[in-house]
Amino acid sequence: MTNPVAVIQSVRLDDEKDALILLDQTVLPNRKEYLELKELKDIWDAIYHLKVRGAPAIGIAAAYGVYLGTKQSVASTYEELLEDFKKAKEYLASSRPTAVNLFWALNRMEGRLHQEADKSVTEIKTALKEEAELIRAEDEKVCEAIGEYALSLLKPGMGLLTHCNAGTIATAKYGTALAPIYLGQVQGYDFTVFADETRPLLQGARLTAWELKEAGVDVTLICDNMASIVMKEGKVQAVLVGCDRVAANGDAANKIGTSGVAILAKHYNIPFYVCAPFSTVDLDCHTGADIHIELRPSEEITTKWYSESMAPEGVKTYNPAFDVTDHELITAIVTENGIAYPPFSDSLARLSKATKK
Ligand SMILES: CSC[C@@H](O)[C@@H](O)C(=O)COP(=O)(O)O
Repeated sequence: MTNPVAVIQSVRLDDEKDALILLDQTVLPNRKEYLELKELKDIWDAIYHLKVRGAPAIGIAAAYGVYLGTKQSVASTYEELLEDFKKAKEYLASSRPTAVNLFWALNRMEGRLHQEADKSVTEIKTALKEEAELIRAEDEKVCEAIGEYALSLLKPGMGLLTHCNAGTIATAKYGTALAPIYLGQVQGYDFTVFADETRPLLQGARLTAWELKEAGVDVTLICDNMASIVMKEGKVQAVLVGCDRVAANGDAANKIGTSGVAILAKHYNIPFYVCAPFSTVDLDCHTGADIHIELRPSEEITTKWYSESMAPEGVKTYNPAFDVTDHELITAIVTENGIAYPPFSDSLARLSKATKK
């Protein structure tokens, strides 16, 4: 058994080959294939088609992507290079709208570019590479810190439920919602974990159940509509989920279905924890109503997993990829800077000041 936390890097740069190396998350768990992407168009496609997915991993991929796009530029002045950088940045920013980490990472890369304005084009390119590597390395530390804080909320032997995949492959390492599970496993916490399959793209079944099983965690796969019964049967003592964007008031956008799980958790009096790095907190979004929810193609619901269509041809579909969990349903938001409790507008603002970068 190989522990994926120890060995898997879902996003990395191969600078010698001028390539972004991605673990293709669309073919897991049946195949472990790595993609070598050199063109911005291919990186955009990989983000859009969820070959790389999970808010922090998307941010890291975009940082490497905008570096590679700028590296290819033949610009000889800062101004020309900035123009090429901006084109690449704008293009990658159009790939997916909800996870703020994508925009956070691209803006951070632009900030570094501006800082290096008085340097040569070659030096600026090197600085962009450094910044992208830093974003990846920091995410690993951030996820470990989230894992430690979240673990302090849990007790050995607990039953946990998670939705979608906020694991090691969705980040640089450890994951967000799965980080305390991995850290707890090393310390003998013996958690039992229920993974919602997470329709329509099955991140829970294909990715979370796979990662946890590979790591030797006691994981049970359930369909999304079984969360209520396992809660009612007393099998779940805490819910842990990741997040794509947290608004200033604590409303949190995550994979479609998350808000339903939060409503169930409230009904059964089970704590509901959102685990997110500060790169996912968007204080410019006042409430969840300001968060842009991605709509995805019908085929993901009607045909994707079937040999023939499971819906009448031409039926209307509605396929929002995320929903917003109301802050009133959230027990705490666990960040790398500490645990935010309600009222979140105060606690998030206070903890955000501890962010170094
Ligand atoms: C640590 S990743 C947290 C979130 O990004 C995750 O829970 C999620 O909703 C991902 O959605 P996806 O559409 O698979 O990118």
